[in-house]
Amino acid sequence: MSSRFRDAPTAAGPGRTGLLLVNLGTPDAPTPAAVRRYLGEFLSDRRVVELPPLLWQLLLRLVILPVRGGRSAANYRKIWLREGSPLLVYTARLAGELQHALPELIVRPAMRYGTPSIPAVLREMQAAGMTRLLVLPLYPQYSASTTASVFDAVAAELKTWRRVPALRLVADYHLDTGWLDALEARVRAHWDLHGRAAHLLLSFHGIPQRFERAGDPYPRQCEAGARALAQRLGLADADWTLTYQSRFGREPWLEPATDRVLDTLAQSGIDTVDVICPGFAVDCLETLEEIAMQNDEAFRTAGGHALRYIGALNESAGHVAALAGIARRHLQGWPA
Ligand SMILES: C=CC1=C(C)c2cc3[nH]c(cc4nc(cc5[nH]c(cc1n2)c(C)c5CCC(=O)O)C(CCC(=O)O)=C4C)c(C)c3C=C
Ligand SMILES: [Fe+2]
Ligand SMILES: [Fe+2]
Repeated sequence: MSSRFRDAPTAAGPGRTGLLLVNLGTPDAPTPAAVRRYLGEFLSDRRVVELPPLLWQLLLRLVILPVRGGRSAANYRKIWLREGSPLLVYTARLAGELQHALPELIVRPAMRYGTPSIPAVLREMQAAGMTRLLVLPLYPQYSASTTASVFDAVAAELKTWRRVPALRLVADYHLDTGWLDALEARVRAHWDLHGRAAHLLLSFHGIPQRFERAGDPYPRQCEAGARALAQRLGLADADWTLTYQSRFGREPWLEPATDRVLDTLAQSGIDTVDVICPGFAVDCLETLEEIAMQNDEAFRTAGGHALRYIGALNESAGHVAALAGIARRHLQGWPA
């Protein structure tokens, strides 16, 4: 009789510990068809869009994907690397560096939407002898739309296994000392090279205000992390602003919006702004295109002189050290 559960490899000994780094996901190519495929999967996740599913699917398939596919593909083409989409390329490099830092673990990158998928990567880790699993979503701040969605996908795959691994999840790391050290060093290195701009913007991806009212801790975690970073940098309240970017759809999202604050700053005579996006572990469409291209152009059109985007932590040594520290702490009590 065939089993409804995935066979466990017959391994002797205690098995190995896996570290799964999960990021959002990205299209496989900067083409309208690949973008529609990716956005179709992403925006069908009910953790991301909490609307009546039938109505939403009609709107998504008939209006949003046809319109957005081409426009978004053109934006991806502006930032595409020889090796692929920045989000995937930098996440894979980061996982490679973490594997060097933590040679005793099986470290793998996966994407919540698109490829390499969470099920495919988990199966490969199982084949390599994994019996304990630490899931590290690359989202410093917890949101149901990101962190919980990673949990859903991991749980859905493990539900089909005969022998499930011992399991832990890093729910957030928004006040982790090592992570704040890495961000602080990133800003200071930028200042050493370019001098300080008149203002520092800390721009985070937004979510609908409805999610916050329902108890999502995301905005509080963004605020606490931003304040901790500003304090470490010795900034007065008037010298920095927390904003939210990447608004989608018509309902109200978290405020203040990055583009509107940039407009106000330009009009009030602030000519240079440094922008850092601490919620994005690696650079992607939302930082490289939306901030460093679109918002830069809008800022200069509104009278500003220069928007200087401070790149994400990506595969930097400080980022690797921070994530290795977070992993080690969460692995305590498991066999080395
Ligand atoms: C529809 C609602 C959306 C919610 C809620 C949302 C939350 C959210 N997203 C990120 C991180 C990323 N989002 C990215 C792109 C992106 N996000 C949405 C929508 C929601 N995000 C859309 C429609 C898009 C695509 C934009 C486009 O095609 O123009 C990305 C970049 C992906 C890439 O390939 O580079 C990231 C990363 C977080 C952290 C978050 C909640 C806190
Ligand atoms: Fe998003
Ligand atoms: Fe965007």
